[in-house]
Amino acid sequence: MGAKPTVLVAEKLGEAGLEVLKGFANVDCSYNLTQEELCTKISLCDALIVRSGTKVSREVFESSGGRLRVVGRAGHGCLVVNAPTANTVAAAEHGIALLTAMARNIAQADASLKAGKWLRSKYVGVSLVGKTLAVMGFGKVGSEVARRAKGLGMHVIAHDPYASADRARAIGVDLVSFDEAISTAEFISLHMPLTPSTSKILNDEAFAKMKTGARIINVARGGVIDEDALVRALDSGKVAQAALDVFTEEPPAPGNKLVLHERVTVTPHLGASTMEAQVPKGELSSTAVNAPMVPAEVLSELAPYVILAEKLGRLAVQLVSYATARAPDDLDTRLLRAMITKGLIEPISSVFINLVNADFTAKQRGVRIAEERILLDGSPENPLDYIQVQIAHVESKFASAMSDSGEITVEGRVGSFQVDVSLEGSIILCRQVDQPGMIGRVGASSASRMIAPRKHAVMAIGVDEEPHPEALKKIGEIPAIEEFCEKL
Ligand SMILES: NC(=O)c1ccc[n+]([C@@H]2O[C@H](COP(=O)([O-])OP(=O)(O)OC[C@H]3O[C@@H](n4cnc5c(N)ncnc54)[C@H](O)[C@@H]3O)[C@@H](O)[C@H]2O)c1
Ligand SMILES: O=C(O)[C@H](O)COP(=O)(O)O
Repeated sequence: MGAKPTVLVAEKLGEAGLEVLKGFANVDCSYNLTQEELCTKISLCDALIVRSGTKVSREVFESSGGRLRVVGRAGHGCLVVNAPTANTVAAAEHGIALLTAMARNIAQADASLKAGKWLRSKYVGVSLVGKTLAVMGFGKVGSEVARRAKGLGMHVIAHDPYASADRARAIGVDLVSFDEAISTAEFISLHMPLTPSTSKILNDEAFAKMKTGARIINVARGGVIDEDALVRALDSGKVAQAALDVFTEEPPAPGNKLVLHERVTVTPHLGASTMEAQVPKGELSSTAVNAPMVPAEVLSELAPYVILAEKLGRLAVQLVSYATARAPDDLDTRLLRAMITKGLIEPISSVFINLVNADFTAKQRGVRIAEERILLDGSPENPLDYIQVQIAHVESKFASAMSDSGEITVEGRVGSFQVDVSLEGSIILCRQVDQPGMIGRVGASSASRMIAPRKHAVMAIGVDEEPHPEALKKIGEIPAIEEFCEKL
């Protein structure tokens, strides 16, 4: 990079973070750029730092003309500063602040007193002690909220299909089903990522299952709530109050009914906004910048296996076997292990996995990946013949794929290979009654074009883009489809 690199800081960072950058780079702090302005500026920058408000689209990368080397996402694992937990406590504390403020009408009472009123009986609150809090999403933020709520004397339950019961038990929290969580809690706090399966997870149907007078807290992502349904639930009295830090559209449009609602407490996405969460911390950067990097020649040799490793990881892994004719010291598998972790964790989490933070994140989530080599005879010219991953004791989205002992084994090769399904693009797996016309019916339900359909009792369809949730719902509704798995 010649002399000093130029770093574009596109969203507000703490002063201490900026000082660190200024020590070695020309720092351009330009906030609130339009996509067009960002695309123009980016061609003059070596690095870009963003927070949640900036989308670094394909267009931005293309406009960089090859100069951009690093994109740093403050608050997540990234190559500049690896701070995967830096805003966890800040977000958890904000969740608790919203919970307590909502229960005691702090924001409303404050506004009314400032307007010259003294309304002691209007703002009678509700107590927290002994009440049940359902933590929806028991990840980094959710578990910290649970810990703090227990300190307030609340009974805490959690719903998270991917969390370990042991980790929950250690905090004194019971993991329960979605329905049990939302139907038994007086307070429901959302802490899951926004994914196709969590989008609008609190909808009319979910609100109907809640106790009358339930209270909702959201410091996760606005899109996990169907906001129109929440307005209806508030107006009907089903939901007594809500406290929201995040919105489907940010900033919300003027006149947004939730923002203006008397029984809703709102903050403008302040979850991560504490002084402490913005300050770079020495102990965390050691997990990042000092992490061993994979040399360029290893990267290029393993490139074809990288996508395969990620796809295989999406099935969750306990044992990875690399079948190779190479000697152990001639095959560096760290990149592949990182991609398997990425495939495993990213679809269910808000964490962005890369080579730097993969092992750290896997360990943090209690995922242990054992590796072994299957030594093959033959030419060591190709680094790998195949990769096999094996998982045990899990609930599979696609139970037909499991052996009697509850294990799933998947194997993949790169190049001209014999596999039942090519792990490229998105794949829909369906177990069906074997009858004519099924591929057509499933195809008609999918908005994407099909590539290389196969017809078996188990059908795998490669589609050229991630299937739309509506399309998947329609597939699930076809009577002959007994079971299907949305994606690999
Ligand atoms: N308001 C803010 O400023 C702020 C700050 C930090 C994080 N966040 C948001 O908070 C959320 C949680 O962040 P985190 O760092 O704890 O992420 P995390 O990845 O550590 O935890 C998310 C958890 O949600 C679980 N999950 C996935 N799908 C689920 C489902 N369908 N039902 C229930 N649980 C499900 C995952 O298994 C995981 O344990 C994310 O949406 C993140 O973007 C907001
Ligand atoms: O995604 C996140 O880390 C949080 O929502 C915080 O976003 P911010 O860094 O834009 O405040």
